[in-house]
Amino acid sequence: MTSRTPPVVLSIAGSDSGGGAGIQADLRTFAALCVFGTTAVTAVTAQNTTGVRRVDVLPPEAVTAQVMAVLDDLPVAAVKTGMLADAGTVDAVAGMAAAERLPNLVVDPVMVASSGAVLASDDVVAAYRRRLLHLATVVTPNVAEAAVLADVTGAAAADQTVLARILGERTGATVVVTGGHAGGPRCADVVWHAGEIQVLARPRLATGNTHGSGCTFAAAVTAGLATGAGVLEAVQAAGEFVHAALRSGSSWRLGAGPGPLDHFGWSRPEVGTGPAGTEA
Ligand SMILES: Nc1ncnc2c1ncn2[C@@H]1O[C@H](COP(=O)(O)OP(=O)(O)OP(=O)(O)O)[C@@H](O)[C@H]1O
Ligand SMILES: Cc1ncc(COP(=O)(O)O)c(N)n1
Repeated sequence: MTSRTPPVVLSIAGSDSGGGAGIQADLRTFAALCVFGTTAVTAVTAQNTTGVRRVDVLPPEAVTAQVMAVLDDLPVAAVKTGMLADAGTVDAVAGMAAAERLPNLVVDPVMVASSGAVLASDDVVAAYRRRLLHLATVVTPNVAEAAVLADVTGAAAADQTVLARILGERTGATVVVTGGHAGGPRCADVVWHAGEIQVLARPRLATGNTHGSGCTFAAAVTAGLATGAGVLEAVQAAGEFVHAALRSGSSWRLGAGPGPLDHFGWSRPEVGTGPAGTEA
């Protein structure tokens, strides 16, 4: 009998007690895409779909210890960062990346939750700019995060192409400025890759259940890189995955606020064999 060992990925991110975003969304995405997820928790949030009630940040040494425990034992093929809640944590991650311990690094610079809660302070932004972004393979800010990182205001702050170009030229990383929060009938993710801009546009889905869409997108890019996809191929496939999970979760009801995505297609009637639940 032959056995198949899955690629291993590592998420360095915060815990969302409500299960929709952060480490929990990452692990669900990894499982759905058949890669083995490991974790280093940076912060514990008391959070649900309506908001963030409390954040307890772990010391950078605790984050480093978790990462090293994983790296010393498991063949990690790609790494994702999510919520890095203080500058010391960004520095610690950047140090490991500079030492070439974090292959295929995807940086999702989480700064504000979709509920509006601020998840990163000014010194974290400065640390991302100075220490981390140029060490990433892919950076996946939404429009607001990209404007903060690029330090632009006015019309440019809403222009995904301008933002992607600024960040791409400054960092050399592939930059995907995601467009979930922009208006219009199409939802465009703008990609800067090796000096070229590409626009990946899909129909905008009418769904309130978007909690964790950014985490899911970045985790799916990470899974793609771990399975050997090229950067643009991984970005394209991640866009398709998050679109399907958003579409599938558009009608289920989990929580009073923006609900999570349906990573496994559980809510689609044609899946048939999904877990028991209540009719929406
Ligand atoms: N209503 C929607 N319809 C189609 N695609 C969407 C929609 N909302 C988000 N997306 C897609 O989800 C992915 C994440 O984008 P988004 O800009 O929402 O990230 P984010 O703001 O970091 O996420 P979050 O809201 O979880 O913080 C992108 O690929 C984006 O195109
Ligand atoms: C621990 C943690 N990490 C990331 C997010 C961002 O995700 P979203 O904007 O979808 O809430 C979050 N809310 N919580």
